[in-house]
Amino acid sequence: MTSSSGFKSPAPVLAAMGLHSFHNDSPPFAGAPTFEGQEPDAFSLDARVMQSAGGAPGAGAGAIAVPVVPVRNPGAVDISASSSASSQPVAMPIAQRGFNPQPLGQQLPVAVQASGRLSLREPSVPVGGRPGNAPLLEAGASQPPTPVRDDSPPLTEPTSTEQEQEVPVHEQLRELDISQSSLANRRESKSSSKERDTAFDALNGLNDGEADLDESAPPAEGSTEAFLQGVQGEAGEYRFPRHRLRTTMKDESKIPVVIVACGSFSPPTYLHLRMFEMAKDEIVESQTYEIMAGYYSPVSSYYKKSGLAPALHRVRMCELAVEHTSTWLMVDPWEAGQPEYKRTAIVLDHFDEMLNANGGGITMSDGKRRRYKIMLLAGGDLIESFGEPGVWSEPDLHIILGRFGCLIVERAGSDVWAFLLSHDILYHHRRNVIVIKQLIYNDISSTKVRLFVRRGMSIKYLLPNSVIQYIYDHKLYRESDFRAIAK
Ligand SMILES: Nc1ncnc2c1ncn2[C@@H]1O[C@H](COP(=O)(O)OP(=O)(O)OP(=O)(O)O)[C@@H](O)[C@H]1O
Ligand SMILES: O=C(O)c1ccc[n+]([C@@H]2O[C@H](COP(=O)([O-])O)[C@@H](O)[C@H]2O)c1
Repeated sequence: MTSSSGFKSPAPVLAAMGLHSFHNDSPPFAGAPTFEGQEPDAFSLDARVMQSAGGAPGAGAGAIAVPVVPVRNPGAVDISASSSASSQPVAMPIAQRGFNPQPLGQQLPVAVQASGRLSLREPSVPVGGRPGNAPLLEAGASQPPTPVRDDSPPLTEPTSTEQEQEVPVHEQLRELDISQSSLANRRESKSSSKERDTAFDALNGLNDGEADLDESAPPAEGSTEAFLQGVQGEAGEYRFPRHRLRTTMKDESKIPVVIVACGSFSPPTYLHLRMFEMAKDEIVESQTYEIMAGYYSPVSSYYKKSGLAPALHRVRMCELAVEHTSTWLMVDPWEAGQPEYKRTAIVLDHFDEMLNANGGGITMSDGKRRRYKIMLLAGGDLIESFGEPGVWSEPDLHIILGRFGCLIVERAGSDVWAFLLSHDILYHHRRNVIVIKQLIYNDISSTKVRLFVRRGMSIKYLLPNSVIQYIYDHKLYRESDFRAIAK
């Protein structure tokens, strides 16, 4: 089957497997309670708004709203148990997320699609989940400055009534349109037309069975290394990677989407690469969105998670992972290069600025401009941490899920569907959330890869050879995670 975009849809295969029946014709999930109480009037990246909205739990009077650098446990193999002995800030264990799927009775798993509909699904794997998380109190963590943009949409949320209504695609497209007047202000922007005018089509051949090798893809310009090393002058200037970003659409009736994965990627594995491919299949299948690019945004070294290699190495490993394996994935070093931890809402706002404000969005065939929709790609475990007290701020969750959007890759051992029903904010924004079923479970764990390296075991076929080589060349992960973070 070939879609109007020219892509061959995987639908027949999936249908033959008895999956994806939920896409088009399942009944809307209506009438359920939506967000109740505590919903701030406006959602902002500004710490002061968060404070007025309640701030992060545990923030004392006069404290900045989100003083916690949230770090979750690294996974099943906990090799950071002795971190309380570290000279670093002490990891304060927080209660395991209180959600227990059992009370949901029959546990009717629900699929959330771009159409905004939920439908019953075959039961997913039993809930196990990862151990509770342990945010580290970062004494000196300062609040990132509020990004100032002249053209960004106001950081306000639609009313609950608006949220409940299904937003037709054409309405969403209108929201994405960038006004001509604001564009005029941008003509002098840094982004040159040369940057946006590339003959290379990153997604050509996607979903038609062709290998997605990047032999023909343009290499990244400039050196992220110099930026991350803080080299002064032009050499060390930050450049947003655009070399694989599509700037025109194949099917303008769709919503152009850029996928952003935030995480540690210490190291990046085939699981992290597969996440994007799973998301791509789901998006192509939905017929609502068109993928314009995918980005890794490795977290900075200020995210005090055990096992975190220095940011420079993690960025380079992500670059190596995509360099010869993908035509549409890139690595943005901005977050990794920041002098302090940046919350995910701030990181997504940075992408919005690069793509839609400075970048000017996408040029349509009639000459108008349209915004890229930015969606966060995350695993089920990360999403379930939304429910862990003190890890995410509520206003941030409204920004991430409401203003942007989320693609959630189901994870073996976690029940995303049930969590979505249980979490008020997630449920409130469910129309902006796409849950992706893993048709082939992949649970490659970075924590275990690090452990294998330390134990001298093979990590081949768990991550690209280029990344393996890099790990050995730079003698990464030879020490226990605890000792590495203590340095
Ligand atoms: N098995 C998995 N299934 C689905 N998503 C996953 C899986 N493992 C990791 N992810 C997702 O990959 C993204 C990046 O993960 P990150 O590198 O921060 O942690 P991790 O892969 O769990 O590594 P670590 O073992 O170091 O904690 C997150 O969104 C996370 O939820
Ligand atoms: O923005 C937040 O408040 C926030 C809270 C918890 C985690 N995150 C992000 O989630 C990503 C993965 O976290 P982790 O602990 O699963 O490696 C990483 O990019 C963090 O910056 C972000």
